[in-house]
Parts: sequence; structure tokens; C-alpha cells
Amino acid sequence: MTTLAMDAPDYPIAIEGVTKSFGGVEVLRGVDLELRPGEIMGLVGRNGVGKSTLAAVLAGSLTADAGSAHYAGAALEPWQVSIIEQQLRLDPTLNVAEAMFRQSDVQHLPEAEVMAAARRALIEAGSALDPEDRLGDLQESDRRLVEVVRLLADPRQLMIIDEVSTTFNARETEDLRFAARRATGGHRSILFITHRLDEALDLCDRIAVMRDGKVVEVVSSLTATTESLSEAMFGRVVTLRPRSAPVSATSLLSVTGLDVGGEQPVSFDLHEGEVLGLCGARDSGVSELVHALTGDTPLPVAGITLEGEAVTLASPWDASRLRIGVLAGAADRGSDTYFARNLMMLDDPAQEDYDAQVEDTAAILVAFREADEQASRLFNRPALSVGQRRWRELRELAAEHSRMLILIEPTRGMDLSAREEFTALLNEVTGRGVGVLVLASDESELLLLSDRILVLAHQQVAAEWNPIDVTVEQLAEVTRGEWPPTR
Ligand SMILES: Nc1ncnc2c1ncn2[C@@H]1O[C@H](COP(=O)(O)OP(=O)(O)OP(=O)(O)O)[C@@H](O)[C@H]1O
Repeated sequence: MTTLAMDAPDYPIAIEGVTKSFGGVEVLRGVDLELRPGEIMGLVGRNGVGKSTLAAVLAGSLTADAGSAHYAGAALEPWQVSIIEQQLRLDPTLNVAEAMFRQSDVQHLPEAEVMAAARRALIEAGSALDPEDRLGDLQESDRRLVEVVRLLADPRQLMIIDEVSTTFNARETEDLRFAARRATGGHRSILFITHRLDEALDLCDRIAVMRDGKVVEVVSSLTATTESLSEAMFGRVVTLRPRSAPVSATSLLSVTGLDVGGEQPVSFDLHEGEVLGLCGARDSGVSELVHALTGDTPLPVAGITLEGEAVTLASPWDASRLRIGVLAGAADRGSDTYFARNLMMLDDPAQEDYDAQVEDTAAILVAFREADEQASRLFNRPALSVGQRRWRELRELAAEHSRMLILIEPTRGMDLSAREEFTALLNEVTGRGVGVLVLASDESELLLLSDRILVLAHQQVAAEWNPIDVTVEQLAEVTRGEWPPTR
């Protein structure tokens, strides 16, 4: 299917006058943009401005109402474009090799050759994944890395990376930077969509800013700053400030001797009104800790108390009964189920009815969403973008009567202005005494959001840090598995 333009001379990709409406609402209003050969072009703009819509038009999954994209004197064809979509919809039964070559001629080779090609690509990208690993068994960040390796293994003239790094930590972001630069080969182009402005400045050569359905500015990442970008996106400089909310000394949740797999079981307290950030490498036990507290994967524990009362957290039903609200990390897996659990928190269903009721509520939520999308088409109004949907879910979660919240990658997909609103929402919630556990891969985000940071390494607590005393780089050493230096 693919004939790659490997030997093509260096031509730019010219996008001219692209418009696209949904119903009567014009989302893209004449996008002009030129991508130079070998260039990584950032694309930033507020939630719902039309970044993913432009990506879909370029990749051929949507048809523009007007305008075009050209390469080397001809229309840019969908086979010349590959895309990592914001919402991965990959079949979880595929293995890494199948996912990697699903759009490539390589998939038609004998299986042993496919596996060997996948293994080579993974090694080249510095990834420890096995080509035979099933996607369904991987963490979300690893599934996204498989997509990044796919770009490297099967490069196209234009490669679009749509919000792939929202759940990446420092090491994964470095891997992405390395892979993206290699994938251009000095003459192919990348369109890199992100809400992490510091990352755009770091990774991209130039950055295009979208506003009101158009590209309003293209700036060099050498001269732009996060302030100048936010000014161009929102018409004002948005600055996120660290939390300075007072935290009570009263313990809300007390966990003693939770066995997440290390030599020393984990013990910690979460205070009333506190945001406790969790920091660790992927295999540090952080994820196990969180999923033990959501009741999804219970682990042996000496004791848990909530507001001084001994409690059991052996199932999602227990978490729901104790009014522990959860915001799921992945937008593409299980988030409807968590949302359903949050909505049912006050219904207090009997244990034997719980799973069935969660399933029914989740099905209703899916139906509502589909109806909402239908209504958008019927009444000529745009549906919600990914970031907009995430924000709505968070607001509803905050309005619930939770005693405690577990937020996994809470601001993924949100633009800077929405993140600013999110910090205000967090202050409001913690002001009511709600305790919040936050798991965020972006170290700078974790630093901004937390009152205190619990550091895990080798499946046990390695430190407890005050965000005032640590830097993003120190947290990055932790997530890279480089801290503590020796056991
Ligand atoms: N298939 C569709 N039908 C109706 N409306 C749509 C469709 N696809 C996108 N939209 C709407 O078009 C607008 C632009 O959406 P798009 O996803 O392109 O924005 P975005 O800039 O990528 O946003 P975000 O940063 O939140 O991902 C949004 O209001 C979105 O809901």
C-alpha cells in the first residue's frame, strides 16, 4: 500500500485555505500553513479550536469543505500521511508488532520477519517492549510509545502526532523527542499537536498558533516563550501558580502496611484538604498503590482508616461506599465505568447489585454521549472536543459528595486556561476538606498541583518531599528510575 517518498527531493508541504464545518458551525476557517522538509512544526491552540479536525483532514479521515494540502506539486495523499491520534482506538488483542505495522506492507511478510522487523525497530527506538506483548496488557504510556515506534519504523512524508505525550514522563518525552527527530530523516515533516507549551518549545523547530479556526501566527521556538504562546492563544498570558492552600493536620486517610511488592510495605497519611502527589518510575509501585485504593486491584494491607474509622477497601463497591471518587487516566479505557461509579456514590447500592448497576449506568453514559453527538449534528452545533469532555467530567466529579478524590492524569487534554480553572476547582474542593491523591506523569504538573509529594521507588516509599524544596529535574530523576541512586 505504501511507497515511501524516501528519495524525494526536499519540498515543503503547503496547506492552503482549509475550511471545515460541522453542521452550520465553521470550525476551520481557512487554515494556511507551510511545513518545511525535515521540520517539526508544533500546533497549539485552545480546546476545541480545531487542531484535531485539521489533523483528520490532512490524514484523509475527514474531507475539507474547501482548501487543499500539496506536496511536490501534487495533492498530498492520505498514504503519504501517518497519524497518532489523540484518542487511541487500538484493538487490545493486537500484539505490539501487529499494531506497529498495521498500515504497512511489512504486515504481509512471514510472521518471523514481521517479529524481527518489530524487534529491530523497538531496539532502535530504545524501547524494552517485546513485539509479542499484547496491547491490552500494556500501560497506556507504553501503548502510545508503540505508536511512536510505528512512526520510526514506517515514516511518511507528513507525520501527525496528536497529543501523544499527555501521559508521558520525562524519560518517555525524551524517547519521543529522539524518535521524532529520527523519523523526519531531515526531509520529512512532523505536525506536533500539544497543550504542553514547554514541550512544544523544546521539541519543535517552529510553532503554529491556532485561534478562531485559523493559524494566526507561526513562531520560531528559539524566540517564543510559554508566555508569548499563551498570549497568542488566549489573548492573555496564563500563568499557573503553585498551590498555596492551607492544609489541616488532621488525617483523612491513613494507610498502614500496604504491600505493593517491595521489601517495606507502604504507609502514609493523606490529610484533610491536602493534595498528595504520587511520584515514581513506571515500575515503582505507584500504579499498584492507586489501583489498590480505587478498589480495582486490592492488595494485602495491615490497616486503612478513613476519618479515624477502620475501613475495608477490597472492591470498587467499598471505594464507592466510602465516597472515594476517581478520575480515570485513560480517556479510552474504563473512564465511563469510573464516571458511573462516581455518579452512583450517593445511591449506596447493595454489594450484589453494584457491578450490574455500574455497567447499566456506564451504558447510559455512552448512550447519552452518542445522543449528544447526534444532537450536535441535528442542531448544527459542534460536539465537545476531548479536552472539553474531560473538563466536564472533572466538574461533575468535584460536585459529587466525595470525601476523597483519586485523580489520575487529571489535566490530560486540557489547554492552559482550562488547567488554570482546574487549579481553582481543586482549591474549592480541598477547601471543603476533601483529600486528593494525584498521579500525574508530567513532573512540572505534579509539582504545581501538590502540597506534598510521596516518592516511591522499588515498590516502597523512598521519600516524602515538600514541593517547595524540589525541582522538576529531581522529580524527573525519580520517574526515570535514577533516584535514589543505589538501593
Ligand atoms: N465529527 C464531528 N462532529 C461534530 N463536531 C465535531 C466533530 N469533530 C470535531 N467537532 C467539533 O469541532 C470543534 C473542534 O474540535 P477539535 O477536536 O478539532 O478541537 P481541538 O483543537 O483538537 O480540541 P482539543 O484541544 O480539546 O483536543 C469542537 O467543538 C469539536 O467538538
